[in-house]
Amino acid sequence: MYPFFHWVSMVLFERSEEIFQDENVLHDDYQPQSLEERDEEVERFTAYLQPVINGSQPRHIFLYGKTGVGKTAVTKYLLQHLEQDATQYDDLQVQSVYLNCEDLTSSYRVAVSLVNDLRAPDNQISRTGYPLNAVYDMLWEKLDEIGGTILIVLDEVDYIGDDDSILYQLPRARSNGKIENARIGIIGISNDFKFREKLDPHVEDTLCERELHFPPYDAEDLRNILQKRAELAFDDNVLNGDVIPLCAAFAAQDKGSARQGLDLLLEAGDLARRRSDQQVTEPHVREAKQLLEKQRIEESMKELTSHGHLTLLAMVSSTVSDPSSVPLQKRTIYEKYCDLVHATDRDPLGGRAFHNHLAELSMLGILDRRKRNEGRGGGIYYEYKIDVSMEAAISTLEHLHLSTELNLESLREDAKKQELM
Ligand SMILES: Nc1ncnc2c1ncn2[C@@H]1O[C@H](COP(=O)(O)OP(=O)(O)OP(=O)(O)O)[C@@H](O)[C@H]1O
Repeated sequence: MYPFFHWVSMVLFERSEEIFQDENVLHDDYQPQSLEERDEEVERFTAYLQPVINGSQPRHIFLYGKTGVGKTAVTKYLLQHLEQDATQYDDLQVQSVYLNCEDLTSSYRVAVSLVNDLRAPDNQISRTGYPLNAVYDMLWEKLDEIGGTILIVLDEVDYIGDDDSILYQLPRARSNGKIENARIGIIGISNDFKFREKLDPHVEDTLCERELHFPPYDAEDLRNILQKRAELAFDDNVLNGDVIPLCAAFAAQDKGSARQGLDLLLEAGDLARRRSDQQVTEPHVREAKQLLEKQRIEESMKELTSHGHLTLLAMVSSTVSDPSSVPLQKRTIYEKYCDLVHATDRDPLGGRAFHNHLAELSMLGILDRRKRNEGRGGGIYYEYKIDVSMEAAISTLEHLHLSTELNLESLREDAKKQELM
């Protein structure tokens, strides 16, 4: 044991100054001062918000598009400007409130959060114990007390689920006589394309009064977005010329998400820093991609049962034993799965339940599933292939308890021999 004075004099943490000038700029919660490649969306969104500046009833706006395509960033950017620009008119009072509904899976929880956000920091109410109508009354009272124009952003609004009365109540609060002094505008944001179809037609009519679709970014868009951030995030001359185009290309190939590109850039820089390298280079990006992919699969695999894990293992084993047979049909994967299940002293699931596991792995983006239609004779069937790197799939399986029951080391060796990793 070290004496105490030795222990305290040991330096464990020191500020590292290499590579990053300010890595926070690459974090998800950083609000960029300028937005690249979204001129058209910004222009339309600005037009939809114009009634606010004119002192009229705000439009209710619905934004949709896949994850990481700038819906939240553009909304926050425009609302910041709107609130600022409104201050030049004495007869205008504009306030916005932002709520992410990910943990707010009912109208009740959304209403409580709104009351608390609007009242903050005082008079907070507890999350349980009030009748819904009482919470709505508190909400109307507070909105009227604030008055003026209040824009309510409900991000990830689809999480509210079926219990969506608040989406009906809020836009109608003024016309139903619940409030007099305030004008409410709702900005709903979602990446669930089916959400709209599930809404009650009355809710859909008002909530989606104006709509804005955000398409995925292509590689060139992403290069520009990443370049702007990198100038603030990294020290001069630290990024090798290939790094941004490669991060942009990887993100564009996958989902076209700026978040994915930024995460890759951050992870690549972090790898270079941890190794005390002077520059961030292409190999750092490739390794960062594998690390992030592995983390993503590990996260999703945690939710699955051991049969889900064995289904992925069956997919990996079948691919490694005969790469030329990929994409694989359910029958081939199922046979391998049954062998593995017996080897681990379990009972195999029936065909239908097994099919559900394949569907779940496809939904998580771990497998790629394609429908084939062979006409009258062949019928319709699915084909599967692994949609993540072999390295990420095998190392995820190695981290699960399966690795002690089955010999995954030889699987890794065989995958290398087949040049799959
Ligand atoms: N056009 C852009 N210019 C600069 N940064 C951008 C742009 N689009 C997205 N970003 C950045 O990418 C990240 C993800 O963007 P954002 O959170 O706005 O995506 P989103 O569409 O709301 O995704 P989700 O639905 O998953 O919340 C953020 O760090 C954001 O600042």
